[in-house]
Amino acid sequence: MSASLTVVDHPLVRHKVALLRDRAAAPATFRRTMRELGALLLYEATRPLPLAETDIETPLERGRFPTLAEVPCFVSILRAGNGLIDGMLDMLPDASVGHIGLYRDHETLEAIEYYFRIPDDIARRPVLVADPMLATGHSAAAALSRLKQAGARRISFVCVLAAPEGARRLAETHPDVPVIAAALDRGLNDKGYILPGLGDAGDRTYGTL
Ligand SMILES: O=P(O)(O)OC[C@H]1O[C@H](OP(=O)(O)OP(=O)(O)O)[C@H](O)[C@@H]1O
Ligand SMILES: O=c1cc[nH]c(=O)[nH]1
Ligand SMILES: [Mg+2]
Repeated sequence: MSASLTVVDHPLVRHKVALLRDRAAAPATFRRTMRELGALLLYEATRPLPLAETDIETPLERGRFPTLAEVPCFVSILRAGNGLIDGMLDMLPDASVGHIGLYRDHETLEAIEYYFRIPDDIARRPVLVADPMLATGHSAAAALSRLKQAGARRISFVCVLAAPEGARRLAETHPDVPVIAAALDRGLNDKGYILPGLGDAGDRTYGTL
């Protein structure tokens, strides 16, 4: 697998992923857990970000303390990416957010784009792309190509479940993009669903099953 794939091996993350997998989880539980995972995965995804010393006055004295040197830009792959972005925004509410609308053609499994709106200054910011599911990798690879065309340079990809097929595709097509996943699953079924997986993340988030 790609050297740039990080599978977050933390008991709390593993616990939350197991809750998402449960077919009995209602959309409200699913959304809340996805949001929590957005915050937990952001913790790992922001590890390489540079810090800058900032003047801060505590109640007792002045000092210089490290804060993030740049506020990142988040990019949601619609629809399901929004579930993770909510938790990422809980942690970094000043981040700007771009949206890329993509859905999978159910026959070819190719990604079809229907929306693209990103902040103008994307080239100057670290970019964190969020989509809970990395299955064949077509959607993620297409989103990353579009963002690079638009000038994005320092990009990471955050997902909940990665299939080996998707992780391989990203390592081949975008070897410069680190991938942070909460779990690496076994593979894909003949319809391109991740196994053991959690089902269709967009449908489970928004109750459109
Ligand atoms: O790696 P891939 O094989 O491309 O599959 C992953 C994509 O499939 C899901 O989106 P979907 O197409 O179901 O759209 P939705 O979020 O609107 O339901 C998921 O959220 C990813 O975007
Ligand atoms: O298992 C999968 C694969 C792609 N998209 C999903 O939402 N789930
Ligand atoms: Mg879907």
